[in-house]
Amino acid sequence: MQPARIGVYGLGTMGRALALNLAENGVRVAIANRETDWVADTMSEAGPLADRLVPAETLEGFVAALEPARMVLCMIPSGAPMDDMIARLRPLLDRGDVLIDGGNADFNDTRRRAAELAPHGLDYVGMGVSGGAEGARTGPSLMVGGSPESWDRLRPILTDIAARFGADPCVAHVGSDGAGHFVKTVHNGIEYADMQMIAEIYGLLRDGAGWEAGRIAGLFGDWTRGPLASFLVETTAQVLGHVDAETGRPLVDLIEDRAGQKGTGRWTVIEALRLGQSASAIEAAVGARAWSAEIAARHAGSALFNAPPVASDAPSQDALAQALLAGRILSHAQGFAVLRAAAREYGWDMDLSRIAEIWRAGCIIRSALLDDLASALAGQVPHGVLILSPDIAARLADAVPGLRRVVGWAVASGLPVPALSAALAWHDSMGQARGTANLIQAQRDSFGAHGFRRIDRPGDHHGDWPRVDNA
Ligand SMILES: NC(=O)c1ccc[n+]([C@@H]2O[C@H](COP(=O)([O-])OP(=O)(O)OC[C@H]3O[C@@H](n4cnc5c(N)ncnc54)[C@H](OP(=O)(O)O)[C@@H]3O)[C@@H](O)[C@H]2O)c1
Ligand SMILES: O=C(O)[C@H](O)[C@@H](O)[C@H](O)[C@H](O)COP(=O)(O)O
Repeated sequence: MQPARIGVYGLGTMGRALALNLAENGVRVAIANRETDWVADTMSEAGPLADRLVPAETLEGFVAALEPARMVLCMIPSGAPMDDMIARLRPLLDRGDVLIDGGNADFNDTRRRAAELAPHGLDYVGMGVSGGAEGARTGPSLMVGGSPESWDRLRPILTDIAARFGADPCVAHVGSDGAGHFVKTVHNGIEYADMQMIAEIYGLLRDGAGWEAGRIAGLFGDWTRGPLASFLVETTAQVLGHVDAETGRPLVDLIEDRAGQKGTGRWTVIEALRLGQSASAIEAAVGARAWSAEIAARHAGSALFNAPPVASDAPSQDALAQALLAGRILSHAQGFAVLRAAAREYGWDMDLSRIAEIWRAGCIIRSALLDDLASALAGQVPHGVLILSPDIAARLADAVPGLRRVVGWAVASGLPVPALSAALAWHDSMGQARGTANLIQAQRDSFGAHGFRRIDRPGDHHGDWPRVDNA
């Protein structure tokens, strides 16, 4: 039998879709799965594409079906399952083979695995894949890590299957070892923030303005054209407009308000803090999902905490749109700041503008904004802070008054907007030439003799602070 150019192991939602996408693009693909029934299922779902699939019942058969040097793509859960998979695959692979993990993995694991496999001559590639099942089948956004040599081998195939923004394929080598998974993690962090801010605007309309889901769907539908155009706004309009066939009520009204999370948003925040960054809008979104899980406590709180009456001067639809746009710009900028810091820390040759470009199509956070961010990142970014780029600063100057208006009204009305307000606080902090950290330094020096710098003379200093009497 003719050998396969690449093997896909793991025929769940993503693996199956990617295997079929590869086959559709003329690539011969070996397929295998832990539960072997799924191999036959995939063959029958493939229809005419089945001619390009090489089904395997065993791992040995799967590896033997591949042309050397082999390329194996695993689409399985991250963590221990991937470590087990590597342990089983390693003895079957030869020097020069490339093993790709397309799952949402912790980049620290990817770096460790790449280092462990390198002495065996195996190239380990962490690849971020975004776009869900449909993206994987018709064109995902692909964020590829690993060595430049493995990228040379993977590039033609990945270019064929990736989403396209115009003629530009949404795939790039974003840096060595764990860079691909790091970029995917930050993509997901931004995804969390965007979803949370959308949910906050929904909450203001539902609880502040008393709008029904269908009416809110209409507004989000209007926003799918123009500066807020994006997959997530489109998805929001669709889900808000969906009616439950059994009850005739908007399905969204029947869904428990407890958000799931698999960890990528949390990883973004953890890595940001490790790098001395604060992705505060993303942190707020992760925190809001955690609070959403505390349903019993929130019920108790609702009986205890007296919410103020909703303030009368509700913001206009235009202000709400500006607020969402400003929040989106600020949370993306925080994500790019994390990427910039990580590239510096880990020595990755990371082209931030190219990353914005490959997020313009195929992935979950694709939006009209990303094209503008790509252009801004391609130019001079003052102090490495994206919101200081002239075009982005000008857009914020237009949109922030709306954000301020919306956050102010929400606060006065007792309606929570944790991500929008975190984004605004970051914006306002970055706009303060003289902040308040002088007082923090004074406090630190007074109780711990930590020292401070003065603005009127050089060197390290201590204050002659009065003692606090605790008696
Ligand atoms: N779903 C998305 O939108 C999406 C998007 C981007 C990335 N991802 C990532 O892609 C990966 C796969 O996700 P999915 O949505 O395709 O998941 P899925 O539909 O649940 O499929 C999981 C696959 O992994 C296999 N598997 C599970 N545990 C295994 C183990 N211990 N050893 C070997 N194989 C095992 C399953 O095989 P069995 O049939 O034998 O259980 C199945 O083929 C995950 O890392 C996920 O984070 C998902
Ligand atoms: O880029 C994507 O295709 C998505 O981000 C995808 O990776 C998935 O939908 C997330 O894993 C959801 O993450 P949570 O389950 O943590 O919300």
